[in-house]
Amino acid sequence: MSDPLISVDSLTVELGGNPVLRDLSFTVAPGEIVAVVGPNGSGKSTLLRCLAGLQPATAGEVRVFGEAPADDARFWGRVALLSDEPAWYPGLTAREHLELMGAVHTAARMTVDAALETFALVERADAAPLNLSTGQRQRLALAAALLRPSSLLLLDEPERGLDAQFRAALADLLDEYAAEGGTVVLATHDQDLADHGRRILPSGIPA
Ligand SMILES: Nc1ncnc2c1ncn2[C@@H]1O[C@H](COP(=O)(O)OP(=O)(O)OP(=O)(O)O)[C@@H](O)[C@H]1O
Repeated sequence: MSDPLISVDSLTVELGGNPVLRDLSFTVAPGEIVAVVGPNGSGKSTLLRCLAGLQPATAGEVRVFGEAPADDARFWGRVALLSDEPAWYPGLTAREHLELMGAVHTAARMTVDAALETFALVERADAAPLNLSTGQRQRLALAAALLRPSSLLLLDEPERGLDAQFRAALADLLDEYAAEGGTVVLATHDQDLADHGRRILPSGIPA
């Protein structure tokens, strides 16, 4: 069996003096889709932030690609994160945001035109993100995350604002990403999306 891509060992995180994650242990194999599920406030976003190296552990250890996640170019060269709404660049259109992503990252996973098509943004490509609908903006954020090359995708509630049709399309996109060897960890309240992965609770136990 291959080494785990993610390994979390006895992770405890306290925020404001309260334990949010307690003694959490689990591993994720390369090519797996893992859905972190659970009620509001159960610690899903906190866990994703730990995997992204954005939230330090109070105790225990997180390893991604065999190392502690580091906020550096090497780590972010392999990891794509979608969490809160990104900061959009004033004056740039939806298409230009994707072009920027394509220009920064060599070996993009898809062309800008393909991304606009896949994320149903062709007709709004020349609009500024803030003039898009909530769901269209979420599709743009997803397009940017999936256009850049990565081998680990961390998605916090990617379903936010998406209609039922696009939620189903997103599930297929995640399956394709995993079929290419990519690994996905998503926090979600969407039952169908969660069904596309192995479900765990923020306590680490299967859901
Ligand atoms: N900076 C903070 N200081 C103190 N407590 C915090 C902080 N950030 C989050 N919390 C608390 O930590 C707990 C876990 O929050 P988290 O955002 O990880 O939950 P979640 O499962 O992602 O919730 P949701 O489904 O609502 O997105 C919550 O009780 C929240 O109020």
